[in-house]
Amino acid sequence: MYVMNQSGWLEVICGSMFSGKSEELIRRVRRATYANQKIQVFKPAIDNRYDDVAVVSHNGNSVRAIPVNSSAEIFEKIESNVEIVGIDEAQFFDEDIVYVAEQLADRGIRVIAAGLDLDFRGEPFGPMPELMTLAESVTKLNAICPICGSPASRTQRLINGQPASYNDPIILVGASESYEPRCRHHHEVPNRPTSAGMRKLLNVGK
Ligand SMILES: Nc1ncnc2c1ncn2[C@@H]1O[C@H](COP(=O)(O)OP(=O)(O)O)[C@@H](O)[C@H]1O
Ligand SMILES: Cc1cn([C@H]2C[C@H](O)[C@@H](COP(=O)(O)O)O2)c(=O)[nH]c1=O
Ligand SMILES: [Zn+2]
Repeated sequence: MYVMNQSGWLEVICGSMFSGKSEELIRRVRRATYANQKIQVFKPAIDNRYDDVAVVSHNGNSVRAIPVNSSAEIFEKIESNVEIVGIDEAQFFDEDIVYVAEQLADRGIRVIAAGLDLDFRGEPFGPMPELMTLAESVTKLNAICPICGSPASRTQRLINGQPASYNDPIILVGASESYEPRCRHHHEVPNRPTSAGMRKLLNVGK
């Protein structure tokens, strides 16, 4: 019989906004509470949309969370004998979140990090690519595109109902007043610069 004798690994839950990342994080954390496991959940303090001290999903489920201002603060606040560490909105953390997640997993903790894989431009968001690469398990979720009903892998930022420009700042905390999920075909990013690779493909000058 195969026996798991090593605990400690990294699970990443990623996808667009409204794809169910927070719901899935809450589900995994709740299941662990039934097993009487010791859990701590962290979130970046800047994400105070629904609650300062809870991870709250868009449909109202919640679990208590400790707000922190940096990855290092997670380290400082880890209690003894913790078995599971949840991290929501992982895209907002500084690059040290990768080291923190790895260290915790190496010490035998099950780390569950949820975050946006792509920003509103449709480009990799902060430390998420590295977390996804190092993780033992990656769950990629889709929402539903409200334009066509297809799986939505992207997040559309809307300013006064219009697609936000590529030149907008990356960070803008918000919910349905500023964002909706979209499939790749209905995701619009005005003023996106043409990449060198695309210029080569199209055989056009710089
Ligand atoms: N277009 C949509 N597609 C899917 N779910 C949506 C959509 N709009 C709103 N929702 C709601 O969002 C919930 C997921 O919320 P949440 O877990 O907070 O997502 P995330 O953390 O990925 O932003 C869904 O269960 C559903 O109730
Ligand atoms: C796409 C995008 C999102 N944000 C912000 C908006 C929300 O505050 C969070 C994502 O929350 P969710 O749990 O995934 O619904 O991120 C941002 O700052 N920049 C972006 O490009
Ligand atoms: Zn669509």
